[in-house]
Amino acid sequence: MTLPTIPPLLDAPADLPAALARAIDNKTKPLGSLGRLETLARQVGMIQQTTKPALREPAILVFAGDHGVVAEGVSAYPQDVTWQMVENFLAGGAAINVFAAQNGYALRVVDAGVAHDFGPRPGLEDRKVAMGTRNFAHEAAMTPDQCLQALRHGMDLVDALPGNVVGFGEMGIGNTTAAAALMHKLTGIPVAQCVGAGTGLTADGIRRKQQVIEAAVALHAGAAAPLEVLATFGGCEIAMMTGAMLRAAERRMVLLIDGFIVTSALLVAARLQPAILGYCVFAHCSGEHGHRQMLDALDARPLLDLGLRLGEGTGSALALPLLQAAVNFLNRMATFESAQVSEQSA
Ligand SMILES: O=C(O)c1ccc[n+]([C@@H]2O[C@H](COP(=O)([O-])O)[C@@H](O)[C@H]2O)c1
Ligand SMILES: Cc1cc2nc[nH]c2cc1C
Repeated sequence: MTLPTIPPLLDAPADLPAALARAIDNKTKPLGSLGRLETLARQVGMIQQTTKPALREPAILVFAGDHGVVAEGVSAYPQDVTWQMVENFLAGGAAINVFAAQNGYALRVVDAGVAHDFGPRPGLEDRKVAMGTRNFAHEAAMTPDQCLQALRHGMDLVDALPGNVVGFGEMGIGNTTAAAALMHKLTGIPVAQCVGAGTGLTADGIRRKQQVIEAAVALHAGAAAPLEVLATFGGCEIAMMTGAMLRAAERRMVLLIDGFIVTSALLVAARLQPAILGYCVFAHCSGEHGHRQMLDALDARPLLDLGLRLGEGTGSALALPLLQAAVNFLNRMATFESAQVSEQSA
C-alpha cells in the first residue's frame, strides 16, 4: 500500500502569500486586528490556493474502537461504554450530535474496531478491523496487516467525502492509554508527562496507568518506526484516523484536530509526512494532562482552551464557526477603498 504524499503548503503559487496578506490588510479594520482569524484566513487560502477560499460541506468523522489494554484497569469506565456511546451517537443523543446539529455539519460514525456486534445498523459506517485490539501489555495491539487495513479504510472514507473540511473525533474506552504510549514513543517525552486521568481516574489509577505503559514500552522496546509504533500501541480508530488525515491533507482539505487522542493519530501522520501540519487547524487544548505538551511537540497552537476532555470531535465541532468566520471576513468584508474609509495615517 502506498501512503499519500502531502505537498508542502508553500508549494502554492509564489505570489499567493503576498496576495493573501494584501487582501487581509485591505479590509476595513486596523492592521492585524482580527488576530488569529487572520492567521486562519491565510492558512485556508494557502490550502485552497486562492484569495477567495470557501468551506464546502464540512463533515465530522467519529471513529470508534476498543482497546485490549483495558484489561489492565486503565480506565474509569467499562469497555461496554464504547458500543453504548456508538448507539447514543446513532440515536442523536451525544454531545457531538448536539454540537454538529447546532452548526449544520454532517456527522459520520465509523465502527473502526468496536468489541461488539452491531449487526446491520443504518447510519453506522462498518469498517471493523477487529473486535477491539489486543492487550499491548502482553502483545502488539494490532498485526501489521490490521494496522494497514485501518489506514486504508481511513483513506477510503475521506475519498467518499463531498466537502473540503473534515473534523476528527473518536470514541474508545482505554484510548488515552494508547495515545499516551504513542506520545511517549514518538516524542520521547517521559511517560509520567504523557499520562492523565482520561475519563476520570484517581491519582492511584493514573500511577497504575503509567506503570502499565512503562512496562509495555520496555516489552516492545524494538518498536521504533512510526507505523510499527502505531500497530504496537495504537488502536483501530487511531490508525483509521491517521489514514484519513493523510488522505485529507493530500486532497488539500482543511483538517480540524480535536483532543488528546485525535492529536496522537496526527502525531503518527506527522512523523510520516511532516507537511500534513500545514493543513491542520488545532481546535482546542484538552484538559487531558499531556495534551498541551503533545501540541507543543507539534509546534501547534490550539484555538480554544475550554477545559474539554470529552473527545467525540466536540472540540472540532466547536471550532468550525471560527474557521467559517475567518473565511467569511476574507470574502465579505469591505476594503478601505470600496467603503471609502481612510487608511492608517502613520
Ligand atoms: O479528547 C480528549 O482530549 C479526551 C480526553 C480524555 C478522554 N477522552 C474520551 O474518553 C475516552 C478515553 O478515556 P479512557 O479513560 O477510557 O482512556 C474516549 O472515549 C475519549 O473520547 C477524550
Ligand atoms: C459516557 C462517556 C461518553 C464519552 N464520549 C467520549 N468518551 C466518552 C466516555 C464516556 C464514559
